[in-house]
This record gives sequence, C-alpha cells and structure tokens, in this order.
Amino acid sequence: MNGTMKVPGDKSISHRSVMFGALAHGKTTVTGLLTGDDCLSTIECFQKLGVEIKRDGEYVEIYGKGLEGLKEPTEVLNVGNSGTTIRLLLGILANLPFHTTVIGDESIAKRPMGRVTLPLKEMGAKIDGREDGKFTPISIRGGNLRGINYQSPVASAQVKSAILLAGLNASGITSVTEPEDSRDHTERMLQAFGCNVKVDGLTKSIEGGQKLQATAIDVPGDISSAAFFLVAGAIVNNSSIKIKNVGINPTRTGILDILEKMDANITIENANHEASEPYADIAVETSNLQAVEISGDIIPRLIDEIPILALAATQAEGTTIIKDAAELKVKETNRIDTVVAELKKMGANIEATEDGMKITGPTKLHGARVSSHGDHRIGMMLAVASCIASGVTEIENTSAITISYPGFFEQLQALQS
Ligand SMILES: O=C(O)C1=C[C@@H](OP(=O)(O)O)[C@@H](O)[C@H](O)C1
Ligand SMILES: C=C(OP(=O)(O)O)C(=O)O
Repeated sequence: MNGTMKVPGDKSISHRSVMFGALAHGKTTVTGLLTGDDCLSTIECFQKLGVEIKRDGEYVEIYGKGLEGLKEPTEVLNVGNSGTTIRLLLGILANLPFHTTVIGDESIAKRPMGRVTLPLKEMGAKIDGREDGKFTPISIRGGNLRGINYQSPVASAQVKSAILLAGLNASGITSVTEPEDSRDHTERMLQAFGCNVKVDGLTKSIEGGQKLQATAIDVPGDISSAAFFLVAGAIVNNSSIKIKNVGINPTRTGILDILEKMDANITIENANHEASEPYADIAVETSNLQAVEISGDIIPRLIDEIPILALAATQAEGTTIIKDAAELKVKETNRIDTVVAELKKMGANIEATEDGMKITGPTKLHGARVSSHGDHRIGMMLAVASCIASGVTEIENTSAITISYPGFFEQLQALQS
C-alpha cells in the first residue's frame, strides 16, 4: 500500500463544533467537518431544536442565538447510532425548561444512559425513560439546575462533557472527577468559544452563567480513522503511507505510543502544537511488530482503536494482552466479543478475557465470511484484515462504515493501485 492521503475530520471535534456553535451567540463557521452519519444526526437534532444550520459538504455555518435560542421541538429527536450525540445532547437539554424525547437506533437502545441521566437528575433535571431513564427512549425537561461535584465511576469524555455542559447554566460551580483522563475536546473547545473551564488534575470544573461566543473551527483529521491506515501500512508488505493533517491531541494519541512500543516504523512530521487542537503528518512503513501489554490509563487514550490494534497484534511476535478495557462492551457492539468472533473466523489466535483480550502472533489470516455486526470500526478493521488474508474475504453490513468514515473503501483501494 503506497501513497499520501488525508482522512476525514475528527468525529469528536465535529460533533462539538456543531453543538457549541448552536449554543453560542453569532455565526460559527466550521471547516473540515466529518460528514459521517453520526455528525449528520447531530446537525439534524439541533435543527429540530430551532437552530439555523447551513452545510455545504464539509463547510458548515451555524447561526446560534445562545442557549435560550433553542426551542421546544415538535418532533422526537433521533440520534441514530451516535453515543456522543445523545449523551452531550442530554447535558445541554438539562438546562432547558421544555420537554424533549430522544431516541436512537437498536445499538443505542442497548447502551447505558444512566451514566449521564443519574448525575443530570442530581443537578435537578427531570428525566424519565425505559428502566427509570437508564435506556432510550428518554424524555427530559430541564431548567433550574444546581452545580454538583461528580465523581464519575468511568473515564468517559461523554459523561464528563454532559455534566460540564449542564453546568453551563447551573447555579454555582459544577465539577467532574474521572478515574483516568478522557479526551479533552470539550474543555479545549469551550475555551475557544470564550468560556472558562478549570483543570485541576483529574477534576474539571465550570462556573454557571457563562455565555459562548461564536468562533471559527477548523477540524483536523481523525486519528481514530487514520488508525486503520497506520496499522494497514505496518502489516501489509512493501507499504509506505503518509497521512496529512491528523489530530494529535495528547488525550487521543495512545495508538501512536502503542505502535511505537510494538516497533512500528512511524514518523511524525510538521507537527503544529500551537493550534487549539494540535495536528501533524504521520508516516508509516511496513514493520516487524512485537507484542505489547495495553492496560491502565492509556486505555481511554486509545479506546476506539482497540479493534484495529487487535488486528495488529495478530501479526506481532508474541502474546499481546489487552486489559482494563471493559468499556469496549458498551460501544456500538460489545467490541470484545465482536473482534474475537470475527478475527477467529479468519484464523487468528485470539481469546476474550473479562476486560479485554489475549492475542498471540504472528498468524497467517485467511479469507472468510465475516460481519461488521453494524459497527463501523469492526467493519473497517475487517477490511484491513482482508488485505493481508489469503483468498477472498466477504464482509457483511459494510454500510455501517459511513457512521465515521464516508469514502473509506475508495481510499483503501487507491492505496493499493
Ligand atoms: O466524547 C467523545 O467524543 C467520545 C468519547 C468516547 O466514548 P466514552 O465517553 O463513552 O468513553 C469514544 O469512545 C467515542 O467514540 C467518542
Ligand atoms: C464509540 C464510538 O462512538 P459513539 O460513542 O459516539 O457512538 C466510536 O466512534 O467508536
């Protein structure tokens, strides 16, 4: 695989640019927005809340009228497949004194929402839903919140962000403490919109009553999307790939640290650390990978990259252990089960453990009929696996890939021609 490429905009930053633009006063512009289905769901939800949003491809204009500019929707809001949309949206709606019902797809219906609805109820939001508001459909009537100091049982940027966003209009100070640091895009972008977020180790706090001012956001490439090509470049013979303009926020670069530990030939060039969200070009060449242990506080820094790292581990010398990653069970699918089941079909030596997996390599993979299970990251991991497998691989339900990566197959093919 050879060539120079760009990956689509960062999903986490794209969601937040639309949401914060909707909460701000004035016209926010966004360049490089990810046009994946999840971010389109975010745009649609905020349009249904009365915000004027104009999109031309990856360029978006959002005409915000402040938090108070959001209107009670006449329809149910549908977040589709997007966990980030529903959890951050609930944090925002917790401030608004009107009724909203939020639903999503079959996968969202299985994902835990109690992790945000419980603290939001504690702040004073009225929330009901299936199993007492722990699962969708969820209805919420917000307003008159009071700040809390919340000790989150999980390292989750979605939980942290939902509470900080609810804190925007709560009385006093709202703080969240996590067991490990999660991605900090909310903290960074709230600063870019003129709000003050205090960072004190694992505790982040915000004072209520702050207003967001519209700004211009330039979204860097998504390192979680680049990850598929970084691993492809490392495991496919005679490869040399350069990916331009990839976000390298330190709360997201666990994949680079692990690939370096695995002896991957990776180089980082033209880094710009001055931007609110730092970015760089990343180059990779075919590598002789070594097994590693992936555990502890690096997990939140690479949680979405574990499926593709599991594939890398099948080609590494020795036994790779992934642990402390139980959060994988509550993503779009149970990603421990789906990764293990599908890679086994292709001949991998891989076992599920209670909070991760154990993979011994290197193994020659063979083509098989496999499935994404409707999970974009599983679909893309299997497509990369097919590039090193002997024979034909058939992947069911690849349409899920447009959740985070429209144009994925075209780019994969372009590197092979
Ligand atoms: O805040 C975000 O943008 C995200 C946070 C992570 O989820 P958790 O907060 O559940 O860890 C990540 O897995 C997801 O893809 C995006
Ligand atoms: C877990 C993911 O996203 P979300 O939680 O937003 O559905 C992901 O993109 O891998």
